[in-house]
Amino acid sequence: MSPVKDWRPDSWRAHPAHQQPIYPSADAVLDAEKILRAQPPLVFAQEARDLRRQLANAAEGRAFLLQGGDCAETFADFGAVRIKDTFRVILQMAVVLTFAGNMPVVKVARMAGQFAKPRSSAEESQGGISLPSYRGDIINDIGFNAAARTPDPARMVQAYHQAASTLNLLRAFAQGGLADLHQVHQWNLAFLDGNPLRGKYEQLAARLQEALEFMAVCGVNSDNTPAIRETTLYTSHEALLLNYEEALTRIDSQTGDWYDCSAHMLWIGERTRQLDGAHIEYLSGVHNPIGVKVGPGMEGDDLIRMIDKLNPENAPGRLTLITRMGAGVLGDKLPALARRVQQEGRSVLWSTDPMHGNTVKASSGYKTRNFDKILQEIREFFAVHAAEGSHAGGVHLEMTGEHVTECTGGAWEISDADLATCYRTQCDPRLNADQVLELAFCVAEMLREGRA
Ligand SMILES: O=C[C@H](O)[C@H](O)COP(=O)(O)O
Ligand SMILES: C=C(OP(=O)(O)O)C(=O)O
Repeated sequence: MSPVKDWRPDSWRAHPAHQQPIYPSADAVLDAEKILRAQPPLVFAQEARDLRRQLANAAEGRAFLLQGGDCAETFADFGAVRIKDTFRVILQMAVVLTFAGNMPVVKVARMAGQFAKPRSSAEESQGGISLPSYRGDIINDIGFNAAARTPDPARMVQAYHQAASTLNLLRAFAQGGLADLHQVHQWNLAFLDGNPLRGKYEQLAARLQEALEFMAVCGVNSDNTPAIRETTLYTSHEALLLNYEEALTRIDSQTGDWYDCSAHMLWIGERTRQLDGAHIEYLSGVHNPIGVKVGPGMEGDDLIRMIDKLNPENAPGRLTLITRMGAGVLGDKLPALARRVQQEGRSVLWSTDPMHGNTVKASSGYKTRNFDKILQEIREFFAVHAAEGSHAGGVHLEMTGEHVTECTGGAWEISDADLATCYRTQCDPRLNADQVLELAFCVAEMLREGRA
């Protein structure tokens, strides 16, 4: 990718920037940015290039992208157990998908930086009082009082340190034995009790066990084969808070190119993808692989213009389009977009976020999403790409390794009334450990059918 003319890490400042906090003190913002600029990068540019190469394979149907993690990381819920649980379930899902799809799965976590949230409304009202909405711990606090909701730029520095510690642990888990295939496939199959698909799931688990035993007999084991013992888990988050992203933008000494060193992959949200907006401007100049959310309002001409702005050289692996339209809507809207992108010869990786178009308010008052709707949107995504001859290349999930009750349905049939049992998210509902593993088995079936 050649340098974008006139682009600088701060050139976004001349463009309209949506969903940004209004900080009370400009000096405090400058102080926080100065501290961040002096910190080491969180990722290395070569890693981002490696990820781009792997995403290029996924765009061409030779790999599958699994991207998932928290809706929003928080300062209060920061801890090794949480990180480990989510790491483990991502790996378990990846094993299921790799085995069924017979292709590499590129693992990208929504972790180590997923702190900022765009909101539908700038204000929240409770009991006749209106305050600024909670926008994620990197910006303000969820407590409903004026002090908590006032954006504080020092939070960017705290988020950076939490991201650094999270990434450090993820790297240790990935290289230090926790990713060993022999461990990973000891998944918790409790969710299968009473599940009509139980037979299929057990078959897959048994075949994987056999494959590992066969390899062991042939002398291929964790001691002599790093691919069995280790893995690579990349990081990603929504590049929403541009002060933070700009302060972590660095020139790569090997290539002279700019990289956003806050994560390997960054994406632009549905609410901030205006063509002349600050977020598109910022991400057009960094060389990381990037994603853009594509909602039901996207038109073909706008999509092509956006692709050309973000990936003018049409390089495979640079751009992932993450559709998030809703079950029943995606099946109608996606065919025209997929066809248009193909006709125009643009190289993109198509991934599906089946979460954000399926959010509803439960009768109990909680924001939730239903497992069957999530699954339906994924099925529609696979069906459209099969019909159009393009590749259904990935899934993007809000999920956790914890046993929360935030999304309804799944094998345990979580109901509206159950949501209160363990509803911990600070923004949107996540699939829990059982639900995502069950979902992985369903997606594995779709991959296997595609292969057949
Ligand atoms: O995660 C995405 C958005 O931040 C979230 O869906 C917005 O939620 P809201 O509609 O409650 O603001
Ligand atoms: C805000 C998000 O999604 P979207 O931009 O698709 O609403 C998100 O993925 O956290």
